Amino acid sequence: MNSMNSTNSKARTVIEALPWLRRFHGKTVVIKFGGNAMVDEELKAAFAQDVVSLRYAGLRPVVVHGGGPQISAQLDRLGLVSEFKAGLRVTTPEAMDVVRMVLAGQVQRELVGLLNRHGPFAVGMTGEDAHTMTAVRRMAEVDGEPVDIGLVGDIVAVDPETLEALLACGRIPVVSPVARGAGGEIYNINADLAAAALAEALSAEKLIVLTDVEGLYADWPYSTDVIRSLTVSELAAMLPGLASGMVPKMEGCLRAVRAGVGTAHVLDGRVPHSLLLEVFTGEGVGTAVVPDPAVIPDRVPA
Ligand SMILES: Nc1ncnc2c1ncn2[C@@H]1O[C@H](COP(=O)(O)OP(=O)(O)O)[C@@H](O)[C@H]1O
Ligand SMILES: CC(=O)N[C@@H](CCC(=O)OP(=O)(O)O)C(=O)O
Repeated sequence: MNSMNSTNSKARTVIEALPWLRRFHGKTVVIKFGGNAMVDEELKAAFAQDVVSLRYAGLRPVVVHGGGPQISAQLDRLGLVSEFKAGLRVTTPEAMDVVRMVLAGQVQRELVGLLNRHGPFAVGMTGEDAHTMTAVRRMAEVDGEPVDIGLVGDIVAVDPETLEALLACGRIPVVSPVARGAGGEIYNINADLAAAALAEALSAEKLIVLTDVEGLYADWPYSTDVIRSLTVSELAAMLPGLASGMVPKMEGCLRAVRAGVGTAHVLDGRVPHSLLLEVFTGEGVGTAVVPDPAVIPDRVPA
């Protein structure tokens, strides 16, 4: 490509982003960064660049991070077993100490450090802080039966005041998925569900979930045909047939869009800059969960 063509193509990239920049300016986007997508150093650095780029472009990003693989590795080092039911970790009081230590003390700190290489933006917190997330104990549903999984919580209330204050002064909140019970007890929250609850409470424009697959596969594990877009009703019908980590992820997307979040997206966190592609192009990477037809907003902004 000669240099004139290359200049034109760079200019086109910026111009194509213009309607999206206009549409999303000032809007809140909650981004869940998954444990499995965050084990590669280059991908983590690219993610931090993308989030800070969103902030500079005038959006209000909020990051909720996972850390399942990191928690499992630490439990393993301590000789404790990791067991999951319906995609949720069985959490004993002993495991809860490790969960909190790894999430708030290790994973969150690292992410805050990566983001802050680009400016004084990221502030780490957990859902416990300033009573931001309040939870009650939840059961897992296995074969239609409730199963005890220990100190795992379901978020019943979100106080968005602290997050709003951080956003208002230009910060990027980085939230660990740990919540407080009404009596002060501490719960382990699946990060997808924590992100969905925050997206709802902040009336976010988008919930974006980065993971380690291309999106929602129609017939996993038999095929890897990605569903590009589905409505909340279509998703609700699919939910009982989903397995493992996709269960809380899609439950979160469903809850968020039903509660008024514009759209929810499951993206491949292994593709560098998939976050920027989703927000600033019409390419529709990954799987989009949209409201039922009567209330679908225009895909292309005016
Ligand atoms: N229908 C499906 N489509 C895609 N992935 C699925 C599906 N059902 C189950 N999975 C599994 O869910 C995993 C993603 O969940 P999880 O491992 O919890 O991700 P994360 O660590 O990003 O939260 C995929 O790697 C895949 O193994
Ligand atoms: C209750 C529950 O399962 N909590 C999760 C919290 C971290 C998480 O969700 O991490 P990923 O997004 O990387 O899976 C756990 O203990 O692994």
